[in-house]
Amino acid sequence: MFESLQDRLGSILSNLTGRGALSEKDVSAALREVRRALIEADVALEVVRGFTERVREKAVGAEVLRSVKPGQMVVKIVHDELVEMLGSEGETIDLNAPAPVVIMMAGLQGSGKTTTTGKIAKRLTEKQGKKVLMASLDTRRPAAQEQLRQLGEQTGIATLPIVEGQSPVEIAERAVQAGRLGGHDVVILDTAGRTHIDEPLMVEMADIARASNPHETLLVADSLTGQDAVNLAKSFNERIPVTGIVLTRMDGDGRGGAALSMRAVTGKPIKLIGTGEKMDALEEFHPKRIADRILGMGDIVSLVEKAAENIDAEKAAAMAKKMQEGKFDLNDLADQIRQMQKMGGMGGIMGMMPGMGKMKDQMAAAGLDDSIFKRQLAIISSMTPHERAHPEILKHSRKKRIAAGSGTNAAEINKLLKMHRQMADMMKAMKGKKGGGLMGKMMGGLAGKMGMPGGMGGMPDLSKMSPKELEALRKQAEAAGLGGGAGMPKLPGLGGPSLPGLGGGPGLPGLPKKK
Ligand SMILES: Nc1nc2c(ncn2[C@@H]2O[C@H](COP(=O)(O)OP(=O)(O)OP(=O)(O)O)[C@@H](O)[C@H]2O)c(=O)[nH]1
Repeated sequence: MFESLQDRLGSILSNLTGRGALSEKDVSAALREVRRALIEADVALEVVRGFTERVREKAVGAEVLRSVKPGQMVVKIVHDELVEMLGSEGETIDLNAPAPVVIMMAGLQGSGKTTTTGKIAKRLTEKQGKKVLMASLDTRRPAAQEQLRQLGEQTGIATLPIVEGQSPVEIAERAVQAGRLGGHDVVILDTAGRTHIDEPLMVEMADIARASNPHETLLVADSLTGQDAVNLAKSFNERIPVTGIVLTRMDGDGRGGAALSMRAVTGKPIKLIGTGEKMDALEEFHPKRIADRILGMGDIVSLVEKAAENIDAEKAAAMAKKMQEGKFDLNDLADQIRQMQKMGGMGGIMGMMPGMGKMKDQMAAAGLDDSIFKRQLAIISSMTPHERAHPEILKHSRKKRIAAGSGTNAAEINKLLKMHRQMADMMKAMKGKKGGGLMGKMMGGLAGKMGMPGGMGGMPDLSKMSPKELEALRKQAEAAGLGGGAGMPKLPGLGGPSLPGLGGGPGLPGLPKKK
């Protein structure tokens, strides 16, 4: 799988990495090739389009890290987008429900449903010590139930005794009951396949799902069928609550399009992949590993990651200097917010601070989550470079345009601008003051201790702050839209001033020096 894509992408991108400076034209030309390669690999057109667009956006806007060639940046961006497209790491069968947990298998005839049923049962038995019962609901093909019975014998896993004349729904109900009485942890229902999707099949699936209430409904799709597999998954997903996808025959020489588009088109995770006919040829799906394999440029990716870490540290120093000069525009604010996101958002940062766990819960309860950062970044990136550098020119009509561009509203934009103004004012006030009073304290090097790239400005020690300082911090948090919300206690000094600065790196604006 992926061999041809691997070759194509490899040569397109290594052409790029070989060069010195990289123009937008170079990037566009390379992306045209990437696009062609993905289409040839049978990746869904809509997915290809979105993919290359996102890569272009990031590549053109990316600041090239020193010590890294522009082309290497592009490799890293393509890699990250591939991972994103493939889905999140660690998706696997979820058994977190009262026993017996029902897993319903669905898919076309010959997709590998029965084989996969056996593989999953064996895996859950051997790796997780589960007691599993398998049942075939295929009443159309006489040999189907017998096939599963034999598979059970071969693997030593229990199968539901065959009773002639029962309907699929009756078998499903009997299986769940037998699972309960027999003390099974898991019951796997292998439903009947068809050569194609038709209405009776969908009705049958829905009926079985209603009768057995599956915790997982896994769609088995043959990865060799490429886009057909993806379309199939889409149709199934519209009718029955699919929770995950198993792609079989990943050991074959397919072009990989199904694997690459499945997540993006269906929104459902690929939970497992079949990699052979043998009963243990079943693997978890690791997006990062697959992306590494497709690109085959792991060394460049890690090189860029390293460089990005260094640059974070440099940025921190540059930001500190800017602050000391009293300069702080919306680009700087965006940097702050990104830094904050990198550190795991509010949750990540508060989790690191002793005693903040509770506040994290309270914030979650008040509906304050990291989406605020995404919206703030969307606002800033909908501005022109000139607007970012000179936010004071933002009047009604510009705000209207930005709101439309970022999917936000004028009130949110005003809030962001107010927050920025307060931060900038504070920096101006600090100008010239050596050490920056409180800021000096805040900038203490927690970064090193935590191994955070880019210097997470040390958090202020709340217990040593005067009431005035605490009040100032609280106001900042409020201005950032993070204080005083429903159910939010007026907690002193929610971390750094203005949440994007919450411990957020160098740009912690600091507070006026205590008199
Ligand atoms: N190479 C390879 N072969 C597979 C894989 N999964 C299943 N097969 C083979 O595909 C064939 C069909 O598999 P089945 O499990 O019988 O398919 P099914 O979907 O249950 O088919 P019906 O019972 O007819 O609906 C068998 O020969 C399997 O050995 C896989 O991941 N790789």
